[in-house]
Amino acid sequence: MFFCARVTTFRAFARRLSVASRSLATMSAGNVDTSGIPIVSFANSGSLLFAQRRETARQVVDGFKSTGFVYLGNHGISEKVVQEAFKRSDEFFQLPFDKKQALAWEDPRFNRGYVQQGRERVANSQDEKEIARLRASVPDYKNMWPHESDVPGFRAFMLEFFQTCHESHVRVMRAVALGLDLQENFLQDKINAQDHNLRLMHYPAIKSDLLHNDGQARAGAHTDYWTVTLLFQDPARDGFVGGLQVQNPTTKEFAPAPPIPGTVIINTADLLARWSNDLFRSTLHRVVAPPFKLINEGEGIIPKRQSIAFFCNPNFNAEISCLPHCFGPGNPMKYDPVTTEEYIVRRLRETYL
Ligand SMILES: O=C(O)CCC(=O)C(=O)O
Ligand SMILES: [Fe+2]
Repeated sequence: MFFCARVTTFRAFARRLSVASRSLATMSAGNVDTSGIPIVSFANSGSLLFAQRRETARQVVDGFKSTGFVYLGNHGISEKVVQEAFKRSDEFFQLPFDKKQALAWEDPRFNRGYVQQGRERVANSQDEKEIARLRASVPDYKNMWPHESDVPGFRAFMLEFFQTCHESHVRVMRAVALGLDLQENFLQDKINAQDHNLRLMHYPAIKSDLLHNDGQARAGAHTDYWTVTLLFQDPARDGFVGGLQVQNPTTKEFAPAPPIPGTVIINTADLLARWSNDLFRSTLHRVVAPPFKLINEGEGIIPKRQSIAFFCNPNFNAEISCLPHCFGPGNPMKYDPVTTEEYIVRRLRETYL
């Protein structure tokens, strides 16, 4: 489990502990401008009709190729469950600092725990081989959970939520395979170990002038490291919306990707881009102040924000080498094979102090 307080996060390293076009029954973009990010309904992703599954898969793959982002509706995780996840996440972040700090993120081998504000994005110098050696010598990964009495039901709920997100991710990866004209289960044996991270994020309320100063962002521009991220954003409430912005690959400008009820944002990350020989984009995104007119200007305070990200990894021991149909004459393989673990540990090592 991974908690982050940029953000404060808690990452549940729950490693086993842990279309039909736009006819969307349970979601609506209304007047929301999605800045070119396609909205895809997953309603037909499990259809008995191959043609329907393939059409859905193509829409997902088109989104990953063009913007690296899609809003996915009918994704199989109920709104009630998502709301409960936000509520329980909030309960965790209400805990006194020392209870959270007792769960502090320790090292990239485990990649879970509480990350207090300011700790992220600072390089350190741990040795990669040493990390791999230590990891191999630790048979069972240490689990980090708050005391049951501090947040009753938190652990059981998050474990179940993790499982639900894993299952949605499997459906997305089936669509990826099918959208590349591969067998739907082509990736199955590389994505079934549940080596993912569930990350709960809490962006504290902040004085608006601080967040509007140049260079100040709630989360600086970055790409994600793994295959895909499932991102749930705090829905608009109390005159406050989102703050997530996604870079337009053509103009390079950042544009808002506001929450749309009933959808989850799915974005392609670096390892899937690499796996696909850069057919899929891993797009820069960041979190900034929400649109100013929506803030309580009287008090000059930007309210807190929550988000929940499910970072999906292939199995840690899986070899990631260029997928079929992603290379060919005139399009050579760009990257050497790498295991998920080598790749992810290296990236995380560069991220945290
Ligand atoms: O909080 C958000 O909406 C985005 C967070 C994010 O991009 C990340 O944690 O990688
Ligand atoms: Fe991200």
